Amino acid sequence: MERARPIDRRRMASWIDPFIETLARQGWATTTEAFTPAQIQALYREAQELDRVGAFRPAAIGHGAEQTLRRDIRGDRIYWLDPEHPTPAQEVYWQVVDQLRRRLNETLFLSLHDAEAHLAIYPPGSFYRRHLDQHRGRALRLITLVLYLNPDWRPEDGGQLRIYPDPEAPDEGIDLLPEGGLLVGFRSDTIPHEVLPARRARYSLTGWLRRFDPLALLR
Ligand SMILES: O=C(O)CCC(=O)C(=O)O
Ligand SMILES: [Fe+2]
Repeated sequence: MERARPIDRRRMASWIDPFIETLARQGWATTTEAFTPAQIQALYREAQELDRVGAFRPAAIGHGAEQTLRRDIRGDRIYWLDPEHPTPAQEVYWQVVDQLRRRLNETLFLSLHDAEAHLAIYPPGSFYRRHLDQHRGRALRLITLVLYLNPDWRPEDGGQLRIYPDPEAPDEGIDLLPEGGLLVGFRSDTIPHEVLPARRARYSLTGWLRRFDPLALLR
């Protein structure tokens, strides 16, 4: 019988280069190959459990002292992951994000330094109005990565991610269904996007690849 080979972590996953090529060409890309159904299910269960124990907080808009709660703009609740203390399911997530970060640096000559990520739950009726992910005057976030966790999402469940990738046609949106296992990547600085009202609790894990923050040296 053939023995199972150990996983070679250095081997580049086959989806990464096409994903990066598409991202570079059109500003956004999708793949369903980054995580297995079991890995998605583990993250989904973890989010449900963290929510059950009250770990999620209403998401604010803006940064630092300018943060405010605006349910008319953004209605999700979030839980920031601690990259220093990952659970096994989160460890897999960070490995994929880091592999992607390194490969983006190699192939596009970027200097992506680290990542931040939060789980998000959009309760029925909630949404996130059109916005850019880069905070004003603080251009650290370069690439947004949204990973969806719900099994069996249907078009009638709403909650589509609507991206506006064409600056020539700024109101022409492309809708992506937040089906478990889908990973969407887009430029944080140039791609406006919104989350349409969800009719079912909508689970996701959103990460941002960031440049080095020189202010971190002063802290
Ligand atoms: O969940 C999504 O589809 C996108 C969320 C988003 O735009 C954000 O958290 O900034
Ligand atoms: Fe966003």
